Amino acid sequence: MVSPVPPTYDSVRVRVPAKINLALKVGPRRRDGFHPLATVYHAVSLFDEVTVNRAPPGRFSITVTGEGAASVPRDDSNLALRAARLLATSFTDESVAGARIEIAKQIPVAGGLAGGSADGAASLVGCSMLWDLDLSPEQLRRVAALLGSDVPFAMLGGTAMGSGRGEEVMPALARGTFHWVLGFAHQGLSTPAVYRRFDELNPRPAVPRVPVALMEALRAGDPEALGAALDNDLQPAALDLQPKLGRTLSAGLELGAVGAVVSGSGPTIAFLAGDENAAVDLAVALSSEGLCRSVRRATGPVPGARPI
Ligand SMILES: C[C@@](CO)(OP(=O)(O)O)[C@H](O)COP(=O)(O)OP(=O)(O)OC[C@H]1O[C@@H](n2ccc(N)nc2=O)[C@H](O)[C@@H]1O
Ligand SMILES: Nc1ncnc2c1ncn2[C@@H]1O[C@H](COP(=O)(O)OP(=O)(O)O)[C@@H](O)[C@H]1O
Repeated sequence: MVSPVPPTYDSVRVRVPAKINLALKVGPRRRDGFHPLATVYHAVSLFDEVTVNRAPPGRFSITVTGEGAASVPRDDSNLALRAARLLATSFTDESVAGARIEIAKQIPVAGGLAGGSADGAASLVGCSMLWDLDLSPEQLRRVAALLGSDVPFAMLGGTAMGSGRGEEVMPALARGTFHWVLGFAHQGLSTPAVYRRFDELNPRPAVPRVPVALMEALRAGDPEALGAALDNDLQPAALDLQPKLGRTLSAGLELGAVGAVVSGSGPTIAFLAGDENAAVDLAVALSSEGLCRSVRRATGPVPGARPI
């Protein structure tokens, strides 16, 4: 029998989704500065695309186009570049690895949608194929966790529970497809600043636990029950830093959303609609209110970082 020859690629394109947090329960700040979380991640159909191309050994470069491209760093703090370098130093003879990385963004920057983490995850998937690395999912997950708390989920996708500082992920049972309307704000919010405000507002937070009602709503595929169970401990902190978000939340609920929540550290707001038609109506009505920079429909869950 002839053993299969692994394909070699000159270039790999990876599509990776944004996430929202259906629940985000936050505990007391740990000694290392992070907060213990009990979260439910949900990947939605708003995607960045990351293409990694062969480059001479030791040479790494990055270009960024699309939504918010001007505010994405091009230096070593870019998560896609950090991911490629980390993978190269961890798993290759550095004399072979190099990458020219192109990011096409649709996920708004600093929106609480984990766009940077998504690009990091996509770069890990793309570079491991480009360099023919034969890594197990667990090896990749460990590198992902080093890059950021949200990166392992961006690799996994779907709907998943997150614990630890968010880096421990486990797929959750969820039925059907949910229809979301995302309201993007005019200005971003800094994740560390929102966690700091959370600490000020909550001197003694409880041990975080995912709400049982939310897991039941997911298992039943019931949008009304899910809408009622959406729960984000960072929401008061985000609203405190951007008070206008409160008006947007109320407007979406008055316009017929079955639930609304600030996504992660914000400022994007995720509105849940009862079905696809309701999502179309809600998106149109919310746009005409003029409270958001822009409004987009998305469905979830969708898969994590995948080559296309
Ligand atoms: C809030 C969440 C919810 O999913 O997402 P975003 O809204 O940023 O997308 C995450 O916890 C963000 O995860 P991520 O953006 O990957 O954070 P990291 O790079 O690991 O950490 C950035 C900073 O956020 C704070 N941080 C992050 C995670 C955590 N469990 N506790 C924290 O206090 C720390 O100040 C840390 O220095
Ligand atoms: N590839 C990237 N795309 C977007 N932002 C990035 C990227 N790499 C690093 N960053 C940095 O991460 C910060 C947070 O961006 P992002 O991940 O989009 O938001 P959030 O943490 O709110 O989900 C940005 O302000 C930017 O400085």
